[in-house]
Amino acid sequence: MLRKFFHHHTGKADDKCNKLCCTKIDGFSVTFGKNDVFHDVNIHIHCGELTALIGPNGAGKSTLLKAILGEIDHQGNLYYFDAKGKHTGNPVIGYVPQYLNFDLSTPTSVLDLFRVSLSNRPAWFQSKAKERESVLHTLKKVKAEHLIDRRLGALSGGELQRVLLALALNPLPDLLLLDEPVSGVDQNGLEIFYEIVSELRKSHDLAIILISHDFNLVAKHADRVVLLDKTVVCNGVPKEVFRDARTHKIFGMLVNHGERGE
Ligand SMILES: Nc1ncnc2c1ncn2[C@@H]1O[C@H](COP(=O)(O)OP(=O)(O)OP(=O)(O)O)[C@@H](O)[C@H]1O
Repeated sequence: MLRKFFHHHTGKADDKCNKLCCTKIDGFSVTFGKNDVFHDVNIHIHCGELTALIGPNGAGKSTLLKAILGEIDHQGNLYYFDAKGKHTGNPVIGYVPQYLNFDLSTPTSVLDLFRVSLSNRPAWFQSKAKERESVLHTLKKVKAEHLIDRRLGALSGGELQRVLLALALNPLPDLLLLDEPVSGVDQNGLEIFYEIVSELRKSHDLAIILISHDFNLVAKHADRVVLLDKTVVCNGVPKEVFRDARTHKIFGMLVNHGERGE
């Protein structure tokens, strides 16, 4: 079957990605039994760009991230093109889930969490002091060095999210998938999270997909917005998507330059 890919920058049919590196989500579909969650999803994700994924409840946003991760059965392919535009196989993917279930009374600290997650890496055979230094270095990227000895259960929702983000940066991924927490993080925590993510995109030239529910923060920080509802309904820069009649129809209210009028 011949399928045309539409590059979301130019709208032109385009098989390659024109920026330095790119992940192509190609013809993704997921069904659960008879439930068609989404079909024929085609998106190009470029490095150095923050792509916000929006859509109504149950639109399949989290499911799409899990399909990209290869955690659930799906149709379609994932292609990664390196800086030279060559197909280099699967991208290294970092993932921050919407929430983490754990026993709040656990004595596990942030440092312990890093130790457990990274212990199977050969490069991790190093002195305790060096290990601590490496973890601090990663935590610094998310402004969380001060949390290194904190118990996981004593972290606020926003702090935990930043620690998980730091874990997802180790090793530095080609594609970073973030599922914005819908509860447990206050507005201030959410703003800090977006600022850090936005900064990381520039400093590490990261390709990021962020599931977002806060349209103001999307309008402020995202480079691209993809509106998902059974398939990709709308794809463009934030202003375009928030002005689009299809966006207004789906959310059934005023969405103006990122103002969510629910
Ligand atoms: N494991 C599963 N088995 C069956 N159905 C599922 C499963 N996971 C998700 N679904 C269904 O798939 C649809 C999409 O769910 P998903 O969580 O991806 O939506 P979402 O866009 O992330 O929603 P929200 O914004 O509410 O988090 C929903 O109808 C959901 O009930």
